[in-house]
Amino acid sequence: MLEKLKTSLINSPVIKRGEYNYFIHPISDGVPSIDPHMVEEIAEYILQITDIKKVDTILTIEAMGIPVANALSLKTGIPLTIVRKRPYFLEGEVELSQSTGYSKGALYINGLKKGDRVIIVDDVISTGGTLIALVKALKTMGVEILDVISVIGRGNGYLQLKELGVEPKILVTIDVSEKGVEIKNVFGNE
Ligand SMILES: O=P(O)(O)OC[C@H]1O[C@H](OP(=O)(O)OP(=O)(O)O)[C@H](O)[C@@H]1O
Ligand code: HPA
Repeated sequence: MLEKLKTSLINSPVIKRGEYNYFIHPISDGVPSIDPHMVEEIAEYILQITDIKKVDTILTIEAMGIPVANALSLKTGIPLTIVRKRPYFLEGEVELSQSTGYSKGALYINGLKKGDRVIIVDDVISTGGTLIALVKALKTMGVEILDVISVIGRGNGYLQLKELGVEPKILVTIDVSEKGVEIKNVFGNE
């Protein structure tokens, strides 16, 4: 189960971004190159754990949610909506603030309206800053969130999402230290 993802995670280098131990992996960074078979493995797994038929659009966040979310879109024919890091000044655009363990910035939602049913797919949840801000904005917009899926999880950020009534599905949970990456859990194996 998710063998390519697990093996590559264990072999990920870790660097410092300020105080933050940052792992580098194809799915979360596009570095080194992304193995399409690994993306396929992840997309297949996600399709087993979510009810995709009810979804109007697959929602992801620039940049590194895109490879997996796009694979799901291609497999299902369901449109892809990308939350961008730059504004387009279109009517209905919603701005939110993103904060991660190593960066702060703005995100912009376009193309969604009240009543739309989405699943959110992202590459990593860590502090939860990104997904919490996104979930709050979508709730204010009246967008229905059917599932939140993160390929990789680290830290406790997901607990704050739970407080918002959202139970994220985290495919592989890891610990990251200066020594490297350790696998803690695989979704479905709890
Ligand atoms: O739980 P958090 O602490 O918020 O971290 C998770 C976020 O960090 C990364 O995004 P980043 O802004 O680095 O962008 P990228 O996808 O362009 O690399 C990742 O893609 C998540 O969106
Ligand atoms: O350590 C990380 N590596 C890659 N992407 C990330 N997004 C949040 N934390 C990380």
